Amino acid sequence: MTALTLGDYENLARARLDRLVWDFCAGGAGEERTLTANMAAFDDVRLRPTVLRGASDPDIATRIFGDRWAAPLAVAPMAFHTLAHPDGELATVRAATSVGMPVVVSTMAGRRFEELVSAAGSPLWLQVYCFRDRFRTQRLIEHGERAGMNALVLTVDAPRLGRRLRDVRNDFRLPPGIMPVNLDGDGFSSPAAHASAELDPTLDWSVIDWLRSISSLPLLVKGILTASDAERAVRAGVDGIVVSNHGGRQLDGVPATFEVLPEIVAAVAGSCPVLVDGGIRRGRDVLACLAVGAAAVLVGRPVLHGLAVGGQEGAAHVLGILIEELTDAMTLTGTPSLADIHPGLIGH
Ligand SMILES: Cc1cc2nc3c(=O)[nH]c(=O)nc-3n(C[C@H](O)[C@H](O)[C@H](O)COP(=O)(O)O)c2cc1C
Ligand SMILES: CCCCCCC(=O)C(=O)O
Repeated sequence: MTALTLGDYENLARARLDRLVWDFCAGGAGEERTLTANMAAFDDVRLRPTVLRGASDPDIATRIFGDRWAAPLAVAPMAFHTLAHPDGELATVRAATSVGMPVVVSTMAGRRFEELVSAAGSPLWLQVYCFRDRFRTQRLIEHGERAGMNALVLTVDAPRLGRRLRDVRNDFRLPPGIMPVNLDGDGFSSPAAHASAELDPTLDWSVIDWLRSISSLPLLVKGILTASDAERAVRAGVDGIVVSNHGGRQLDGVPATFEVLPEIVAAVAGSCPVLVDGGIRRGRDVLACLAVGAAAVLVGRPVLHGLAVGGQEGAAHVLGILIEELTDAMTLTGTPSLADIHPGLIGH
């Protein structure tokens, strides 16, 4: 079968990956209501095209923190791309570079920061998990900064890992050789045990000042779901916000990200870029997020599907499909540039 959509890639990847690895990547917390809701929110969107607008060749390039992105799209931080393909994040970074897209590299990446930065032609941001041991976190950030990462993305929705029932039932352990190679001295094979032993469950807003004291990189917070937290983040002086429910993997029952995106964009009122992730599987989903005010979107699991199916080439094809579908949706809604995207494109 020739894969034409991200859904095709998902089906192919499911057939290739070990079932326990598949469950770890695909699964969500609890009954997976939020996981399902993320995608359902986009299914309910109806676009309202305008005609005769001469939008045959839409300009989809954008700038974030002064860097040019070929499209308002980046790869979301995900642990252990090496679960999907032995080249792991190296293949992802090469794939993203081939289409001019940034990658947010997880604290739990399976390949070294240095090799990722040398392979990258687009920005790389470092996702940060804050550990109970602050010096460990500091070493991670200094390592990322030294290697050449361009921004920090602090994940704020994971004082502990969500209750992922598939992994509990499977007693999921990382296969031999899969490890967070940028962290010193780690002997864990269970992500859940690792998280409960090491993530700082007492984290509060003072962490922003602490991060500012150790790094001058732009700082985003990932995992915001309410207007009041978005306002709090702006007051704390962050450079960007990622509206995220961790792909439905943390607290089941929280809203779909697309549902809360408008209220967060309104609360932030242009103070900093608002990005969003969760359930984005088509170019028109990207368009919908931009229409309600997102500066860009992050794509998670589909990248792992591309890797599982065809390594670097598969991941590049997945990202290329999204770009092509976004361009197509813009042409067909009569939207010649990103600046022409507006909330009126969405109907109910
Ligand atoms: C296998 C997997 C690993 C993930 N690891 C991380 C991580 O290390 N740090 C993080 O902030 N988010 C992590 N996430 C959450 C993603 O960054 C993102 O929020 C989510 O996957 C977006 O939803 P989508 O997969 O529906 O696109 C992970 C998600 C998956 C599926
Ligand atoms: C401290 C170990 C956490 C690894 C889990 C990665 C992750 O965020 C996920 O959603 O899975």
